[in-house]
Amino acid sequence: MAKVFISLGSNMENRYAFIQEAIERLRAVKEIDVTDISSVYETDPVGYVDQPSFLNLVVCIQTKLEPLELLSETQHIENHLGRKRDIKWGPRTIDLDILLYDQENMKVERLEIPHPRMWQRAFVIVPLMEVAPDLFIHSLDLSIKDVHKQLKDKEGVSEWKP
Ligand SMILES: Nc1ncnc2c1ncn2[C@@H]1O[C@H](COP(=O)(O)OP(=O)(O)OP(=O)(O)O)[C@@H](O)[C@H]1O
Ligand SMILES: Nc1nc2c(c(=O)[nH]1)N=C(CO)CN2
Repeated sequence: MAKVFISLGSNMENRYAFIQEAIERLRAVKEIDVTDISSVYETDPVGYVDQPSFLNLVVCIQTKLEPLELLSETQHIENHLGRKRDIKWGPRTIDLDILLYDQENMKVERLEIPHPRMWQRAFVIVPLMEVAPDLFIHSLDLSIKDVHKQLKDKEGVSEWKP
């Protein structure tokens, strides 16, 4: 079984409903066990800024699926939930990005793991820190909690409550 971290984001229509539905569809895949779900964060758009704010979170799963098989499942969920790709980095009903797959390093046309932009994105790092604290800095004077708070306050990331 592989341990995988997936980032989810939505900034169209009922964002929270799309996120809930995407998680339920992940759960419905028999080779996927959703083991941890971060808080949901309201985040300022990054990259393409002329769009509504996002809801972002990160989930941890255990899976027997190989990376490309998992990508097919996540893209299946995106398509089912009406994902359009009219504008690069533009508005989306739902987006699922595979961040980490065990200690896998791969780059093929359809898939690069670790996700190439994950470490630049507070909307990824802050929720990821919740579900994978051991991934982060091991020799900080600050506690992970302090780093987490600093990141949230600084990077247009605020905790969102349904
Ligand atoms: N780690 C990954 N997770 C998900 N898709 C990936 C990954 N690496 C490469 N891809 C490829 O990226 C393509 C574009 O994905 P998408 O349109 O969701 O990009 P995006 O989420 O808007 O932008 P970004 O990749 O910067 O988050 C997909 O068709 C997929 O094949
Ligand atoms: N806040 C935020 N900004 C983004 C996001 C996202 O999920 N959240 N996704 C992008 C492309 O994947 C580009 N910009």
